Amino acid sequence: MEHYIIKGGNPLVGDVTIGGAKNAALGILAASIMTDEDVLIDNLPDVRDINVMLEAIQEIGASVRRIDRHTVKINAGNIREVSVDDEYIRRIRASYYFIGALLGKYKSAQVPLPGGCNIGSRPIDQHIKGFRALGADVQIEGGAVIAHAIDLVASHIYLDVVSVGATINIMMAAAMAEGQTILENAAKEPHIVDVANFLNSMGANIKGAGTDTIRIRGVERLHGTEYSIIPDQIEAGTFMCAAAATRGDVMVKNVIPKHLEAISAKLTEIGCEVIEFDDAVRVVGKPSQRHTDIKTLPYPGFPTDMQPQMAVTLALAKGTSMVTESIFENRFKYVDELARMGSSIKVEGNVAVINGVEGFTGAQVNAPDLRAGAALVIAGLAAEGYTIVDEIGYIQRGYECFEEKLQGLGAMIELVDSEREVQKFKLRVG
Ligand SMILES: CC(=O)N[C@H]1[C@@H](OP(=O)(O)OP(=O)(O)OC[C@H]2O[C@@H](n3ccc(=O)[nH]c3=O)[C@H](O)[C@@H]2O)O[C@H](CO)[C@@H](O)[C@@H]1O
Ligand SMILES: C=C(OP(=O)(O)O)C(=O)O
Repeated sequence: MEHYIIKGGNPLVGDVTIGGAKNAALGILAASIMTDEDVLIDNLPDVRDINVMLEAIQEIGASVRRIDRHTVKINAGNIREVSVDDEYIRRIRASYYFIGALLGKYKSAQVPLPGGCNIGSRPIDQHIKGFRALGADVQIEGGAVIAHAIDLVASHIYLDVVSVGATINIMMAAAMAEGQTILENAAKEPHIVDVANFLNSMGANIKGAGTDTIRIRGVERLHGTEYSIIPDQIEAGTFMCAAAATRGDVMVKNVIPKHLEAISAKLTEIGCEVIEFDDAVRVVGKPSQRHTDIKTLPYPGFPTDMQPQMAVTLALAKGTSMVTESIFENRFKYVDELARMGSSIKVEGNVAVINGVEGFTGAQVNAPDLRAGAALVIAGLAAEGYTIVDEIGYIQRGYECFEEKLQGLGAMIELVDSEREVQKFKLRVG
């Protein structure tokens, strides 16, 4: 089990380069099995969830060749089965993208249900509604989604809730259905546009991704492609908050500033300086940062994946901030951990009332999930003294070389790979 040991209290300063977007890559990897030809994917983040998806693609018979750390060549011409399952794939939410991809290409799929996860339940009723509207028979049996169709036929589908997963999944299945599907009340996240662009580069005919109405004219076959994944909006936002919380000065490079607008706007509101360049954003933290309110919403609203990192930043700002989580019911698990470091936060239902404090003091804390874990690292970097973050496997699901990138900004953070190392460290510092 790995842990981070952090000596906090110094501002982060310097440049950091952002990698490819995990949440776009997960959809794109699933979609890559929809052609028999070679697909070359570049700017793929080297993180745990992506590696689980790549292993699952290999398991069903596709070939996966790593060209370098961030580039893979996939050929799914020899897929043996339309059933995806292993103990790892069951643990990641994005496994459900195989339903849309396999159903679109092979008109048949069997994939384990993603089930609940640490941040809340992950229902897929809207995905199923979409597949059924396209003519598939979909059943849940033995914890798996089993979908079959003789032919997929285009449909007019209205999503009852704005869902990123359902939008991507329906887009994939409809890309190979007969006729034009109209998907209304679609989600508009940058990763949806990226998956649509990827499918279009394979010969799909998808228009309107990034708006709430997507038109998908089905095609008979998709061909090979070469594609580079967009930069990760959430990794970028995490470093922006780390700069703000430590009162640092960080140039976050290789980003699409438009995707960061909600985050930049909130950091500006609390008094940070945020300067946008063509493909970079510089965040300069200020001693006098103040409160603001946040409500997580589908894009272009404030992203739920940035809620914990921003909450930590607000917990170190003057005044009272209200943070409303409207997407996932269980995304405040870091609050009890942060209390050990001296924060003052009260959770009532889906609202966290944050009373800003002057500073945190280091403590041993447990990462309860991916973004909450990243938020606790930010807290440790801003705190006086030493912080130990346990369960960092969650953080590694979505951040590549997190500690190395932070070290590049002057952070004193070290990864240790056993409880014994943690005990040794504790004895050393007393
Ligand atoms: C809208 C939103 O912010 N989506 C986030 C969500 O995507 P993800 O695709 O996981 O979740 P959805 O966008 O599908 O879910 C949005 C909301 O709709 C509900 N829902 C979803 C599908 C369904 O069939 N039925 C249903 O009721 C969910 O419970 C949730 O409250 O988590 C990802 C990882 O944290 C983020 O990158 C996405 O930005
Ligand atoms: C929770 C996240 O990922 P996933 O939806 O894949 O679990 C995330 O990216 O913040």
